[in-house]
Amino acid sequence: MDDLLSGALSRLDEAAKHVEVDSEVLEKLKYAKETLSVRLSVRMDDGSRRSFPAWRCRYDDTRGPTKGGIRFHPSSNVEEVTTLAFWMTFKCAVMNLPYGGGKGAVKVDPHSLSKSELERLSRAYVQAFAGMIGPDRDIPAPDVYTNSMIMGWMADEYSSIVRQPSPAVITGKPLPLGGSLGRDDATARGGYYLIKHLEEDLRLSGSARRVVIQGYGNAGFHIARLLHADGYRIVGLSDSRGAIVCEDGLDPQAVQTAKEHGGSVTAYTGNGARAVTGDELLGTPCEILVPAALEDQIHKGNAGLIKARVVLELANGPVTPDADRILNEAGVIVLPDILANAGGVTVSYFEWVQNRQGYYWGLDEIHERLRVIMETEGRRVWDMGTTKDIPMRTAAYAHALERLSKAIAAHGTQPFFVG
Ligand SMILES: NC(=O)c1ccc[n+]([C@@H]2O[C@H](COP(=O)([O-])OP(=O)(O)OC[C@H]3O[C@@H](n4cnc5c(N)ncnc54)[C@H](O)[C@@H]3O)[C@@H](O)[C@H]2O)c1
Repeated sequence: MDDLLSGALSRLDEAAKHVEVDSEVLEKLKYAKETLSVRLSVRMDDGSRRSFPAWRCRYDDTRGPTKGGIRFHPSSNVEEVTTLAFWMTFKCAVMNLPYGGGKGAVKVDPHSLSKSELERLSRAYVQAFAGMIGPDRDIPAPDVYTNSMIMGWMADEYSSIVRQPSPAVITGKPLPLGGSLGRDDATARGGYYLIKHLEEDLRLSGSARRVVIQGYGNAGFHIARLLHADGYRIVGLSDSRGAIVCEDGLDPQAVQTAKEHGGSVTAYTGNGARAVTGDELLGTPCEILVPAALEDQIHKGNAGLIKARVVLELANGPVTPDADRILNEAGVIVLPDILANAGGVTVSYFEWVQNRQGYYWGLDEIHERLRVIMETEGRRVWDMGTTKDIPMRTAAYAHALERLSKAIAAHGTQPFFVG
């Protein structure tokens, strides 16, 4: 996992070559501001007690309160939490959200817990970190294996501790507890608005609009649905159990229904769809490839197979630095995670704003606000990438770094004090 953090920091160094940035700024961004490690002691249903390692990292708060999810996963560790918090710092800066970056985790297999054990664990997390989180300090959200129900318990626990309703402490809550409309498909919708806005630049017109999607969960299903409704042809899909291709195009809802009944996308056999391996899926000719599964899925062993013109990273960290180089050399345009999947954190930001103002927006208003932000920041990254002739990932980091740098400099760096 040290590799994960050094990989993330190498992207910072690369971006720094393309913008004017004080060395003090880079030094500051290389280290997390604050990380707390605890053990959560939780009573199990059988009366025994178990303890679970847990962390919360506030990586950088120069631009505002830190923001980032909490994951419950058996392989979570402090390096992973730190790296994810670093990514959140840059993602919020790319989107110009008034936030820094944070992240949290519990090392646990949540599927091994009963619902009431899960609730006690979630409440124990908030008890341990209540001094660190807060609506103006650090605002968690769901991540891998945490969901709106867990966010509801956490918001409730925090409100009991501070003795007043405090919905803005956490986003991704259920609607009746102050959640926002539009959060369900926000990540995919943000990616969709980005593609639509850049359609001409990416030469995605006419009949050349084939799409392959790796991972068919929340992000994968919704991007399939949105692109299909817009006339794109979904020619390949996969999940953890297998992959299917269909040159004539797949109907996302029909595949979803087959998956619900058969447990995998491979249960869908309509319209001439056939099962293929994961490598065959990646090698399927298409205009857009959407990684929407897990990190590190596209690596130096399979990046050379890709025949897409554009990669839309809805997953976090799906392309390793080695694979990035292979794709760049092949002329594949990678729209990077910190921009392409930032629709999720952007609608989380809308949830926080609505909680604080106590006035809630309709769905159309949320979609419109999301579209404007995706287009504005997508255009800035695109222009920087094309003007400086650098990969879009480097451009996105450079764009974020410029914003972070100005904010850090506004607090005073050495030139200010000696000049
Ligand atoms: N949901 C969000 O709002 C959001 C926001 C930002 C980033 N992301 C990122 O998007 C990715 C997917 O998130 P999600 O919420 O859709 O998760 P999810 O759990 O709903 O779906 C993940 C999907 O990936 C599939 N999968 C797992 N391993 C695979 C493999 N090796 N090959 C092919 N498919 C595989 C699973 O079967 C599942 O269909 C993650 O990287 C997540 O961090 C999600």
